[in-house]
Amino acid sequence: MEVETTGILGRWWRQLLNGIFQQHTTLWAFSILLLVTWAAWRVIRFTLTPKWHPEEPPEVPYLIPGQCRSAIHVVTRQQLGNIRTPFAFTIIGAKFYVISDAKHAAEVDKNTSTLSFEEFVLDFLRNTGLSESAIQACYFQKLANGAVDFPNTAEDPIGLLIHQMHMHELYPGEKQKALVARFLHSFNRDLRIDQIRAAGSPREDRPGVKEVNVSLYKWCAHFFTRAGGYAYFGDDLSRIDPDFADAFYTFDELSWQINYRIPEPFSKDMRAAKNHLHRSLKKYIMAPKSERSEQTWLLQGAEAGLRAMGVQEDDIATLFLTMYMTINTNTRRTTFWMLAFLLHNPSLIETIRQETAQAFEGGELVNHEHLVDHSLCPHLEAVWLETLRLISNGSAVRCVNEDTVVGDMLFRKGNKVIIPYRLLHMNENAYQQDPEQFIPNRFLEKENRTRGGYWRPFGGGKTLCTGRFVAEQSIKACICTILHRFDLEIIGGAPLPEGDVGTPGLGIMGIKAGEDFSVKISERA
Ligand code: HEM
Repeated sequence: MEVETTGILGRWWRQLLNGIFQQHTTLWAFSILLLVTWAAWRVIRFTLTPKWHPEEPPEVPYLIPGQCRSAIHVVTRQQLGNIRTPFAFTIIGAKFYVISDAKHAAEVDKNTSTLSFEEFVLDFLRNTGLSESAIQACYFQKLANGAVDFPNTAEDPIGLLIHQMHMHELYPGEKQKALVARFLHSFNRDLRIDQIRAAGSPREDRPGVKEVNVSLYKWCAHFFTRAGGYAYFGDDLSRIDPDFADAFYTFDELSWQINYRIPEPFSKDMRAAKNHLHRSLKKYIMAPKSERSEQTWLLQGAEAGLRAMGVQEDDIATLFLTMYMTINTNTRRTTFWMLAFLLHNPSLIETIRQETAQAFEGGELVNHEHLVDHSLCPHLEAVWLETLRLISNGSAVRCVNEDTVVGDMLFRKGNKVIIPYRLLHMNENAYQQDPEQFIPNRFLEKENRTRGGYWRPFGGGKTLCTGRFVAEQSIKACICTILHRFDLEIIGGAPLPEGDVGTPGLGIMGIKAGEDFSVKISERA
């Protein structure tokens, strides 16, 4: 075969290719064979198989592992339109059925007999560093009733009991009130210009000048993580390690590397920060009880139960680190995004100040329940709902343990089901007007918080977020405290940051590198 090309470069190529193919006819034949095989495989797998098995979700071609969630979104929109039937894709040999309809998501939520999630929890804990003996003690061995200050007549393992205890603390009641009060105490303490100055870069350091510049994303991480830490550990943990909240930020931004098992040479920063946090938590756990009397009821009970099961301090520290992530990651990011959207829609700031004014006296929050009363603060509520809709990037995952029908499609045993929240949140039937845009009014017009099951930033079914009430109360409280105490101004006209849709996470997306922006904060007269 002769290869035809023109020009100097063309002649050079021609000589090279002719040389290769004349001398390597076998290579040429092999390349064609490979191409034909690949084309045949593609036609059989993605065109013929769906025709032969119409009862199973059609598989979409998907070749880029890694950027999984954004790819799901793009693939769906470009190749299938605004579809609602489940479809499938395969990554590294594992087949996933993707749910894009709220009705099917509700079916998955309800099905606890043939669909399960426990494997993913255990995988996450193993990847985070929990030892095999601790996994056994926490999830496969009975805990005697009476070992902790919580009824356990079924003798559930301590891992399950911690989940129930956490729910008991986070659901409405006296324990929840005490927890929320701690968040409020921490915000009240840290949201002062002098405290912010310590965390940001001072604009004017002259006495009497009450303003400071901060990088918004980092600042929100700083004060929110301190509040989450204080709510659970009191001041004891930050006394042991004053840098804990800031080390957590470094770790948390890279913590997706844990689940993707990124090898050590490429995840050194994450590992160093994780080791720092682990050492501090271990030191905390080993300190005498008298030096850590401020911990919550949950942490006391969890530690007592874990020790009763012989779980070692290293593993208790790992478990406490996962709790710290659960409390802080999604909340600090949501706080940032809510403020960022408000700063880019300044008319809403005044509206929210007005409807929340009764909850404040001279910049002090005196009635935080006012803020979560949706009828008194409809705009605050609409901004909360719309922000979460736009920034949610998590997915629910389940294993198919037996052949299962969802909708009218057959999900085969051994595969996995995934419900990417973003896919539901961008559904054009549920959110007709520009689903990609920030339009909080869409939630004012229709009195239906979940939009027929399409709004689910907190997941659903058995893994529905148990912290959603505390999250709403604490985030609305800190946002409104900021708005009542300070005026905020974007420095240099920075645009709304781009969300990091491609980096996998467990809930709320972060921002792309270099997208943080500076804000001038000044005390209101
Ligand atoms: C805006 C803030 C938050 C968001 C968006 C959020 C979202 C989520 C999501 C998506 C899940 C997993 C659902 C699934 O796998 O289907 C989850 C689970 C959980 N969240 Fe949250 N969360 C937030 C705040 C919090 C807070 C503040 C706490 C505790 C103080 C908390 C405690 C939990 C717990 C304990 C679980 C595990 C539930 C389980 O699998 O048993 N969350 N959250």
